[in-house]
Order: sequence, then C-alpha cells, then structure tokens
Amino acid sequence: MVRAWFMDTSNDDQRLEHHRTPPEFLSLETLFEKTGVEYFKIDANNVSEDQTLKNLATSRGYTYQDEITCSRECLPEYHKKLKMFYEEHLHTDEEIRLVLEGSGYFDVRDKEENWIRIEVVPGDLIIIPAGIYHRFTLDMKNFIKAKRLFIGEPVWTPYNRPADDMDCRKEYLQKLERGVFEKFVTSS
Ligand SMILES: CSCCC(=O)/C(O)=C/O
Ligand SMILES: [Fe+2]
Repeated sequence: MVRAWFMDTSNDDQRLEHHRTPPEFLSLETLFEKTGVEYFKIDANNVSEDQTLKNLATSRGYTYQDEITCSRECLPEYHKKLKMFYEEHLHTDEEIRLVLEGSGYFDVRDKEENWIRIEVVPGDLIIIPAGIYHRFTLDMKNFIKAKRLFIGEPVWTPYNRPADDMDCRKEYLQKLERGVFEKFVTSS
C-alpha cells in the first residue's frame, strides 16, 4: 500500500519524511480527489508480464518508455538534476513513473497549497497530472531506479512556479473545479 501524507513546513533535510505532528495520512481515494494523482500496483519482479501495466499502456496509449537511475554514480550532473527535480514545477504532459528499485518521494500541491508527500517503492506506478505543481526527492537511501512512460515523443521540460498562465495549468484547475477527479476507480 502506497503511503501519502501532509507535510510539515520544516526546513530540515528534504530527504526526511516530514510528517506533521501528529501525522496526517491520506487514502489513495482522497489523494486522487484532491489532486488527480493516480496510483497502480505493478509486479516489480515481473514488469514485462504485468497485466495491469499492459492494460494501462494499451488503454492510455503509452508508446514510449525508458529508465532513469538517480544515484551519485549513475545520474550525470547528480546534484544539479536533484536540485532541479526538487524545484516546484509542472509539465504540459502527465508524469508517469514506475519504481523498479529503491525509493523516493513525489510531493504534490493541493488546492489549499499544502504539500502532500507520496512515498514510492518498487512496484509503485504513479501518474501525476499535467499542470499540477510538484517536485521529487530521493530519501535517505539516495537511490531510485524508475521506468518513465509517455504518449508519443517524450517531453520532460519542467516549468518552475509561477507558471499560472500556462494552458495546462488552467486546464488542470478547471478539472479540479469541475470535479473530474471525483470518480475514484480502483485498479485490478
Ligand atoms: C524518479 S524519476 C526522477 C524525477 C523526475 O523525473 C521528475 O520529472 C520529477 O518531477
Ligand atoms: Fe516533474
């Protein structure tokens, strides 16, 4: 079960859990309703045969995939890239990540400007909607390997906040307003 919680506001090491006191966890359903972030469990030991992943790729048209490893040894310009990932930003397309090894945290902003921290471990596939402000950090183990999926030619460009005038931002806020994310469906 993936864990998600509201973050505290401390400036301690970004790689710590940053729970509030007392901790405030969210269910997957609440996470989806508040942000549109979707979650699927995949068999990390047999990704190529996983039926949930096959169904997702077909139904959503994922035509591109590659892998990224974030570690001091494997990621070129490690410090610069990690700093970039942790800048609050958005993308014009969904960010789809399946964790193969290691772990980390995706943080997403809700409408009330709270940060929600989503812990990801092997087998966790998350879909971060286009236009939502978010960021990523490694945890204290400093290692994650993830599959990146995309529809068509990949575009990884981050647009740092403020990016409120971008169409994808306006469309995301309209979806939240219209309650598009209110129909939570569990994956098989
Ligand atoms: C674990 S994937 C690295 C983070 C990333 O690709 C991204 O775009 C964060 O927003
Ligand atoms: Fe991103």
